[in-house]
This record gives sequence, structure tokens and C-alpha cells, in this order.
Amino acid sequence: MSHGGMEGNDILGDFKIGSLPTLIYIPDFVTESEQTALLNKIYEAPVSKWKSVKNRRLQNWVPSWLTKITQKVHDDSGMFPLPINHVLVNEYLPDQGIMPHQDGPAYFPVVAILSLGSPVVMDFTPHLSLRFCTSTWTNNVKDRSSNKGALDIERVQWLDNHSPFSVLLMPRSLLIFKDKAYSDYLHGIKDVEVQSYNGVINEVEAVNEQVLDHSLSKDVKSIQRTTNRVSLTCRSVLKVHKNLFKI
Ligand SMILES: O=C(O)CCC(=O)C(=O)O
Ligand SMILES: [Fe+2]
Repeated sequence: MSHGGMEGNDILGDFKIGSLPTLIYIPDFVTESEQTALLNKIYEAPVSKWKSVKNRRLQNWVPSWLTKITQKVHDDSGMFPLPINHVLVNEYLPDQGIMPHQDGPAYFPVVAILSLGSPVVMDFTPHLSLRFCTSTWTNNVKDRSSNKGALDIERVQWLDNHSPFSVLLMPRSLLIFKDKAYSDYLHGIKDVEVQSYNGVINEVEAVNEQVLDHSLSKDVKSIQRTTNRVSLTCRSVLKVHKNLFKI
């Protein structure tokens, strides 16, 4: 794989999945030995570095041993305007997931997720933006009744253009998402040990011998999460200037 931000666009051609702007899935982003080394470092961290939250525990820091990987994510993708300065380490037991959510406004709107350990299916669900509600509230009663039809049509059109979809995240893979995939969808992982990967948008790219090892049977497209999964969510945090709102 090429290095340097200039080559960032190659990634779109080589690793783009689905039809939505923009999802990138890179299998084998790190080697087996890099995965082992990363997991060792993560589990060597003192217990005090872990924070328990509903359904998982996490580490929220960028130690020096992670900079090699964050640099590679930054350089290979060419999609981050700043160095990656925020890494969330999430650990999931086989029956743990994460509620559908949207990543907060503190981040530049692109995220890269490195998956280690057990494979998992991530679901993306369309998320009706607030604009459909706010414009109704701010109109006066007369306008509201005449606009309601237009808003309903807009809402239906929006929903027609947005369908739920899922992505299979294999160990050692990197998922990058931005644009509509970031802004118009929630992402989440179900709290279940057995997950169907039927119809995932990256089946061709992700399904290999290892998936079949995790499958309940060769005929049923389901993976069994037998071990923990650890994910590294890499982001650029924009530092908002303190005086920005004082002007
Ligand atoms: O573990 C994952 O793959 C997702 C984590 C995530 O969505 C987040 O940290 O915001
Ligand atoms: Fe997230």
C-alpha cells in the first residue's frame, strides 16, 4: 500500500464498499504479529486506564506505542486533515455490543476503526436529521399546515434514499467512514454472540476461511463471536478556540 496523503484517493478505488459516500474497508490492515503486539500492549495497560461503561469497557488515550499505527491510518487513508490525536479502545465480550449512535460534533467527520479479535457485524441505520422537525416548529400555524405536505414528501424521499445496511468487520481490518455514512446514519453492534452476515455490503471483501471458522455451519451465514473483540477508533479532535464564540 502506498504512503503519503497524496495517494489517499487510491484507497477510494481499491477499497470502497457499497454505493454510499463514503465507506472504505481494508482487510488485513495489520499483520497477525502486529495484532498480537497491539493486544498485548492494550491488555498490559493498568486497570486504572479502563473505564467501564454500559456493556463494554474502554481506554481513552494515545500512548506512544500507538503512534505507529495511527500514523499509518493517517498516511494510508489521506482522509484526516490533522494527525490522529484521539484513539478510543473498546473491548467487547462476545455478547456485548454498542447502541446505535452517531459520533459527536467534537471530531472531524471521519472515523477509522481498527478491529482486533473476534469478528463482528456493524449495522448502519438511517438517522432522520433534525431539520425535518425544526422547520415545522418554527413555522406559524398557517404555514405549518401548508408546509406539512412538503415536509412529509421530503421525509419520504429522504427515507427512500437511505436504507439500513451492515458491514462485517474482520479482525485486523480497517473500516473508514465519512460523508453521508457518517452524518446520515447511526452505527451500532448488536449485543449478541451469534450474528448474521447475510447481505453485508462487503461480503466479497471480508468473507474468507476465517469467517467460515466462525460460522455455525457452512450453509448459514452467521458468525459466532467466541472471543473478545477489541476495536481502536481513531479520530482527529478539532480543538475549538476558546474565544470563538466571544466575537
Ligand atoms: O467498536 C466499534 O467498532 C465501534 C466503536 C464506536 O462506534 C465508537 O467508539 O464510537
Ligand atoms: Fe461510534
